Amino acid sequence: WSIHLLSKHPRVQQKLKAEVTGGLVSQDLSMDRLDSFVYLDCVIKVVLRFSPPGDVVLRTLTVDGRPPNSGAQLFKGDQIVIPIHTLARDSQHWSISPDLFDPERFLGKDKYHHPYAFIPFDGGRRQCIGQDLSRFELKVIIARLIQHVTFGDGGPVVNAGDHLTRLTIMPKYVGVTIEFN
Ligand code: HEM
Repeated sequence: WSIHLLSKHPRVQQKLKAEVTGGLVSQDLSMDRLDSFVYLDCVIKVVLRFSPPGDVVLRTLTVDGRPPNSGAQLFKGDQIVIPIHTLARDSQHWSISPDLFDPERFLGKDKYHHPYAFIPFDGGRRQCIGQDLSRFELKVIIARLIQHVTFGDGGPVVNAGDHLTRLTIMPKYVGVTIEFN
């Protein structure tokens, strides 16, 4: 998803490249240097907001209850769908249009977004146990890739995006050009 979305947003990719190369000859990826990649953190967030690999999670109620301010009565045994993707794209939870792929939102107007508007790893007790590892892996992999290559949009047909629903939500059509630099 990162490769597809960066190929569609060259401004973001160039800004990210400037951060991860930093005009330095050294391509060192020490922990300190990785920590300094604030824009990359925002890019990872916007990719996970746009295309969360898990689009919904389910919960089964263990007691009857009424969600606050909803008027709905729920019963023990009911299954609840938590719509991760829909929450991340619902304009009532975001200051800037949620359809914009803009990493900067996480440093600016949407820095203090509603905590449950953006839950790619779910929330609460059963949230993803691998989330720190995943964020770290994404950071290393994307930084390394963008230090060395530029992804270009392969065109509206081969790089159409769309998605396949499997165990996770996968990109369907990804076709990019790769320029080594
Ligand atoms: C981008 C990568 C990942 C995403 C988006 C993701 C997302 C999620 C989500 C949404 C859940 C909650 C499922 C639920 O509430 O029913 C979950 C649970 C879980 N994830 Fe991940 N995950 C990722 C990577 C990983 C990795 C790398 C590991 C292991 C190293 C991992 C291990 C787990 C485990 C064990 C649970 C179950 C936790 C529990 O039920 O207590 N995940 N993940």
